[in-house]
Amino acid sequence: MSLVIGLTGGIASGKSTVAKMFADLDIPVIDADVIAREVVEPGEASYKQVVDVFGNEILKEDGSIDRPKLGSIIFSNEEKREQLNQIVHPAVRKRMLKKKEDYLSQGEKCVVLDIPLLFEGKLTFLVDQTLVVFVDEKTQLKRLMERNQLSKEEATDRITSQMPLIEKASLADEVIDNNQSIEKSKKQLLDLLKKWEVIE
Ligand SMILES: CC(C)(COP(=O)(O)OP(=O)(O)OC[C@H]1O[C@@H](n2cnc3c(N)ncnc32)[C@H](O)[C@@H]1O)[C@@H](O)C(=O)NCCC(=O)NCCS
Ligand SMILES: Nc1ncnc2c1ncn2[C@@H]1O[C@H](COP(=O)(O)OP(=O)(O)OP(=O)(O)O)[C@@H](O)[C@H]1O
Repeated sequence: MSLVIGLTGGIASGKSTVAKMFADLDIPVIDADVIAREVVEPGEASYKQVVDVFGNEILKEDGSIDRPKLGSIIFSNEEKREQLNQIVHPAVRKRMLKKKEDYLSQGEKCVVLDIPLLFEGKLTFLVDQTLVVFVDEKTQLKRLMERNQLSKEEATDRITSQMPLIEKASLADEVIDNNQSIEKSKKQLLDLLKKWEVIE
């Protein structure tokens, strides 16, 4: 029996922090953000489509995509965001599915898919259990502004471009409350893994 866990949350809610805890336990993690970066590297099919839609002005001198620039366009404009999603998401989905199958066929008993837009992208069919990393709105805004050096307005744009975190928590099979210390979140994760019989 294998278990595929869909790890999600809001922007800066602590997904990567929890993903690292899984990795430290030698449980493989497939990160949608990393794959979303790979599929728009120069030479990839999605790269050309993104440039066709958004123009050369989103490129850096070396021809690669200027991510902060593209971010400033899509996080403040729903229509543009939808256009980018329609190009990038199918490519990400395909590559994640392949990686998941690879791990399972290598005999891994537990695999984590770290997908920020698991619910928005209707991707729950890829996983057996959904796990949301939750923080309250105030903590989310503070951590996002600090980590990405964003103004309150920029950070709010990014937060509101996703489904409200409280709604994700209500849809999830399990929730980790990451408002407190990292140690406390780790304890919640270990308890869950025991419940799922992934560890003893
Ligand atoms: C706009 C881009 C270029 C900005 O790149 P940047 O390196 O600054 O940010 P990064 O990719 O690390 O994303 C940071 C976080 O933003 C959030 N986010 C990213 N894209 C989106 C989106 N389309 N809608 C809502 N939230 C998003 C996620 O929580 C993600 O973890 C990039 O996020 C992107 O290509 N987005 C489209 C693909 C996508 O949806 N990725 C998310 C997972 S598949
Ligand atoms: N329990 C915690 N206490 C204090 N700081 C924390 C805690 N958990 C995470 N952080 C910090 O908050 C920020 C966001 O965490 P993290 O990068 O794990 O979020 P994320 O959900 O992966 O974000 P994104 O969606 O943008 O990829 C980071 O700077 C991280 O170090």
